[in-house]
Amino acid sequence: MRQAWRVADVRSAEEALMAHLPAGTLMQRAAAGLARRCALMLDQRVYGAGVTLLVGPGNNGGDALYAGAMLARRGASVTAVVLDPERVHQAGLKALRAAGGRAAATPPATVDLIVDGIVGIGAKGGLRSGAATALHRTLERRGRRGQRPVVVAVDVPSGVDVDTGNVEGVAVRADVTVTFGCLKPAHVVGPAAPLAGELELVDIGLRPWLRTDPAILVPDRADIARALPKHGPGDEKYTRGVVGIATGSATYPGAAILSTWGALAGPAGLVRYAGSAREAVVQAHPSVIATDRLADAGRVQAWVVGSGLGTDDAAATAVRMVLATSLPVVLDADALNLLVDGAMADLMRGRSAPMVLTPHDREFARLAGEEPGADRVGAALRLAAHTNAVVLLKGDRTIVATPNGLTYANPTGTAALATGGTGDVLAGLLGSLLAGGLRPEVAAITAAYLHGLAGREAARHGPVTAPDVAAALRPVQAALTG
Ligand SMILES: NC(=O)C1=CN([C@@H]2O[C@H](COP(=O)(O)OP(=O)(O)OC[C@H]3O[C@@H](n4cnc5c(N)ncnc54)[C@H](O)[C@@H]3O)[C@@H](O)[C@H]2O)[C@@H](O)CC1
Ligand SMILES: [K+]
Repeated sequence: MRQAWRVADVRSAEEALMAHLPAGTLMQRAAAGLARRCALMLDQRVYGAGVTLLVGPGNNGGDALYAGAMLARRGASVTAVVLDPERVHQAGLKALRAAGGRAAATPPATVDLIVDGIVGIGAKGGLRSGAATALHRTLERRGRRGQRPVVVAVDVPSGVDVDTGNVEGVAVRADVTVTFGCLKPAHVVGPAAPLAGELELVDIGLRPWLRTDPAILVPDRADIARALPKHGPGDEKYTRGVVGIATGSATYPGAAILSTWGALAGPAGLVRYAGSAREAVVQAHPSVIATDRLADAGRVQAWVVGSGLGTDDAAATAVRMVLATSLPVVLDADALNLLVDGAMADLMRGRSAPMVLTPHDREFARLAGEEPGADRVGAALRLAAHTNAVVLLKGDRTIVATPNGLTYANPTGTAALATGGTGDVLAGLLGSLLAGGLRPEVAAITAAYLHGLAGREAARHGPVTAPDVAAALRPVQAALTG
């Protein structure tokens, strides 16, 4: 599991570590890691390469200057565009000059590599106008072979809000971000996350000094493979868990078919369907046991309720019945809209069995009374605490927040999933994982991860539809656990 810490925690850890080291050691470690990655981005053809450093007023600029000095010593032509000459890291600038680099007001004609040392964890707000102008001007330059310059961000892409991953105004879009000591929230959540490009974490010895809990957990393939239930020869359909699906309607049978499809792709041994799309579901998925009424559904270990259900009295009854059980429940789409009703909220608060809400931004706003806003993690945590449910807030980097303050971010998101019906597939899969016995937050992040992988897999073959995503769920799990 990768972990991200907030700026205040990074600062405390850095202070504690620095007290044990000669001055400047950390910056040297950071710069060495940064220079190594820059050389890699130049295919090790450092000699004669045009490197432009965008240098802000703080230590982030210092990192860039020292790394620039290391590259200059290897024969690169290094130019520092210093944005605030009065506050520039003087020792760093001296080191760059001593190594043969130079400072200039504007970028040179040839730029193979841009090092973004404008701001790091000391940043406030989007890039200021001088920095934005220098950035745009440098981005217009071309490299030795006429190619677009590669952009390496120091610590974080400048212009992002480091603690929330929000982006207001101009920010750097990096090919690679070389970060130090630990990941920060902007690397893994919000619109900032994709701006970081590929992440490289340089060990500067900080980890043992990070004494607080990380703000965000990010699973990798191994975590997800471990979380998935393993089936053995002793298993049969009931021991693997039975998931109940109460979604869709005669008017919207598609939602029922898709959520059932998602459920069939999960670990549960049996899928039951209850609702007015019964005939369509059985036709699409003959292995599903279907009834018209929820009361006749039979035993299940988890329920999925919501999508395509509508918001009429019958839908409200279905949500109430499911909430009245002592089983884990996924509440999706229409069910979320029904929850806005105060009586439903009381029902939820009274439950001890797990619940997972799966809102997108508009559903979130209706439920919480406000948009997720700039701090998506904070907003998801507040809604989770308020509803006593795990909240899976959909987005490019889907967030899973628990009532007791844990946050996960999904790294596999893809724009390919932004198409009708994929949410239904996700809800079904999530229900299947709950029925399979996973803790709700683990089920939620696992579902988001697999769903993202399936979206990416489906996108390899052209434009993606929800059935493509559902169909890709099994192969991506096989590849993961195989
Ligand atoms: N503290 C440490 O021990 C280490 C820090 N390192 C580097 O130091 C960085 C933090 O350095 P600083 O604390 O000096 O802070 P920064 O270098 O991030 O920012 C410094 C200054 O930039 C200005 N600024 C803020 N927002 C701006 C904006 N939007 N546009 C333009 N200017 C803005 C402010 O005047 C601020 O004080 C880290 O990100 C990392 O790169 C590394 O050298 C590793 C060790
Ligand atoms: K930066």
